[in-house]
Amino acid sequence: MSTTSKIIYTLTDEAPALATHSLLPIVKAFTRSADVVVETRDISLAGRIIAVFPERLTDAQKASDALSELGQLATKPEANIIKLPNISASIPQLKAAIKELQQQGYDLPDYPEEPANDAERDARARYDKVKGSAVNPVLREGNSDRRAPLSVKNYARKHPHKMGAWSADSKSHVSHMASGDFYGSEKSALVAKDGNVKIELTAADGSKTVLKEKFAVFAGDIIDAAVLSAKALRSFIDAQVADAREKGVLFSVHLKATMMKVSDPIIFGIVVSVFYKDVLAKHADALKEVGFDPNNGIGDLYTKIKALPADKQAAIEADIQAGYAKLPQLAMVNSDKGITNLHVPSDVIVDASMPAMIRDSGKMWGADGQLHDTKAVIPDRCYAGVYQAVIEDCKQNGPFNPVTMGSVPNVGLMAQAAEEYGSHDKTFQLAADGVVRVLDESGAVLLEQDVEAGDIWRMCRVKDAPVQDWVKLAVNRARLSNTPAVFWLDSARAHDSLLIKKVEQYLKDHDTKGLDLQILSPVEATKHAIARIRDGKDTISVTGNVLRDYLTDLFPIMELGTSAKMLSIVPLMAGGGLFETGAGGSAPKHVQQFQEEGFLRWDSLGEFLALAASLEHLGETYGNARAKVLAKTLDQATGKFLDEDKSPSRKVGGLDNRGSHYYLGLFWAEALAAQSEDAALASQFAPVAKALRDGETKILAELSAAQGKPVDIGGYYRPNVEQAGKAMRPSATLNAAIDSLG
Ligand SMILES: NC(=O)C1=CN([C@@H]2O[C@H](COP(=O)(O)OP(=O)(O)OC[C@H]3O[C@@H](n4cnc5c(N)ncnc54)[C@H](OP(=O)(O)O)[C@@H]3O)[C@@H](O)[C@H]2O)C=CC1
Ligand SMILES: O=C(O)CCC(=O)C(=O)O
Ligand SMILES: [Mg+2]
Repeated sequence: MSTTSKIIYTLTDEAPALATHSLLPIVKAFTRSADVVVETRDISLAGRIIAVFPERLTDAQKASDALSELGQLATKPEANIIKLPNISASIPQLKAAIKELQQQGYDLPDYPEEPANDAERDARARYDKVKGSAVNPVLREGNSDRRAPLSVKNYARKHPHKMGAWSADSKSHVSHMASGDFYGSEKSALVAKDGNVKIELTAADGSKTVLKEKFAVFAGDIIDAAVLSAKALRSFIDAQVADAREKGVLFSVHLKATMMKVSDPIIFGIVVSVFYKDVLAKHADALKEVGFDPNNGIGDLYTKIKALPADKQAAIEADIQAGYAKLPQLAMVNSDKGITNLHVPSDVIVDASMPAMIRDSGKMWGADGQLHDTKAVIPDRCYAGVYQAVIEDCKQNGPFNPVTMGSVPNVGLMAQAAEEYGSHDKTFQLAADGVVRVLDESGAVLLEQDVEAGDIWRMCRVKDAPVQDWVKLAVNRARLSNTPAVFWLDSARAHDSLLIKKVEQYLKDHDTKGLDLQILSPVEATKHAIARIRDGKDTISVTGNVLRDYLTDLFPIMELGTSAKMLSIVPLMAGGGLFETGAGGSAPKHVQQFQEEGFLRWDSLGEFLALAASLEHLGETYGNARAKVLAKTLDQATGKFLDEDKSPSRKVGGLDNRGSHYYLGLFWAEALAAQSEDAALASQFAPVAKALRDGETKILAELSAAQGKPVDIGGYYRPNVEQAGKAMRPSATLNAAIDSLG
């Protein structure tokens, strides 16, 4: 069998990983019959941790570094990877995963918070490789094409999700800094020739510190440097805390501590330290002694103070509670459990959290378990204005109507660690006042910035080839879908103005006759797109990497209720395909529900769409006719699945993820049995289709008998394969029908 008929299906974390236990056997059985091999690779958080400590583990425990392998594969034309969402771990998540693995017998070191010797520094460096958004940037060797397929859009029109009402006097709003942020300080340069740059801090006393010895750049790269002033951020947050209290709205902060794994935890830490400044000052010595780190959230305080004597612990907790009397109410992540917006840096992630707030009438949950108007703090100005523009529109015109609204698909510049999302290895918190310079090999200064101790300085880069590919993708999508496209670029930003020049240049490489293409600033582009969706019209957003991320949750959540229903394709620049599933995350809440009630509400529609696109790619690229038949019939099955509304419901008693997979399998088998392009396939699937159809009542009964009670899957970050497999495949009748495919 040729390697070209191979699909790599990734094993990830949380809800999508659980769903895989049920879906993958169906996928493997169906594709096996058509000469397509599906292999798996474990890129879960636990798997990635295990892969970096081989020398500490037994042979049975060792695992290869699947992520690096797939990163290599993504640069080759034969790549065909289905990538499910995975955890981008914050430090609290990383520590929890390490602890679980240790309990399972893996001899892993603790996460060294303050490495004191070489061994600890080495362990820390390995863990830091695993931390944050460590998977997506490695695999994304292409730009991003995310959209709602017509069948999905039609489904949403037929079954509109609930949208919270908006009132004109809503007090909800976005707050951002007016100066001292990345936006205000950005400088940008076009690299003239290949070489290396050095990043260096020259302190006020003249001493030099090399921040990064060597970073390879290439002719045509756009590089930027920007700095966020810690002092300015502190006084901004101080003012916002007071303002939220005065206006009587909840206080919340929305960051991307996962993908921006160096800068945003620091920003989060500053918010935590300003919000809780009184209690933190009063107990400074004790908190220092136990190693509380505000960058890990106030949740870290509650964990760390357990090491203190009971009376001291109680005194700190009492002071926190007493402090709330003078503070605004905090938005909650889980009001039942007392988890606030400031507990864990990765609990509230801006791409998903802001659309959820907008969908819920601009409100978030308060400690009282009720929805309230909210101040959403998004410190940096680069993209905050987009959300404020949406909020203003909703105040004026009410919520969006999923039945009539148009769509905003996205073409995103993402390849090769583009822009901010590739900046973490070039992001530093400065130890001293001075100047940070980016120097080329001749010592010439490419970029420079004044900084103060505590400031966050970062350098971003986008390469030229990805920009060309992105412009081409935008033109292709505009042409193929006959839809106007807007480049969301802000000529007031140094980076964007260089990018605008490239866009103007590379558009000339394409036939753009008759296409409606324009360039607008993010805020203007938001207003433009919104006015059109309210008229039922579609507009392609062509954006940089961050807006790609934000908009592919924002618009889908308005249009479809969730970004899980998106088609998310990454045409790899080397010719292969990366098929991401949905546009959202790994839905930790869903796992909790599964463990408590035996009900998994994860919707695998994103996986169905990705699989069809992946099979189609195999068919097209390698002339694999059977793969094409599989793709076409899977599309038909997905269409019927939507038509008959077989998506999982939210509560015990309804169809859950497992039941939805049964229907997908049934409809797919029926479509294969009914097609006439490949008679052998049709006759192979006819008995399976019959068994699945005849067994409907029995299968549904077996599936529903498994609901409504707690489930033990033997682990959260590394569930036991047998236990999870059993829990996710509780219908013997369904299993027998699938397994009959051999
Ligand atoms: N591509 C990737 O690998 C991504 C990974 N992440 C990671 O995911 C984790 C959680 O991130 P978070 O920002 O909370 O985002 P999530 O998308 O995981 O969660 C937000 C909510 O989206 C809904 N949701 C998402 N996917 C589905 C689905 N397939 N079926 C049904 N509902 C769905 C659920 O909403 P409801 O409660 O309304 O049902 C869920 O509670 C983090 O560890 C983060 O790093 C995040 C984004 C992308
Ligand atoms: O990699 C991550 O942490 C999240 C990715 C993400 O949110 C996206 O690409 O939409
Ligand atoms: Mg996202």
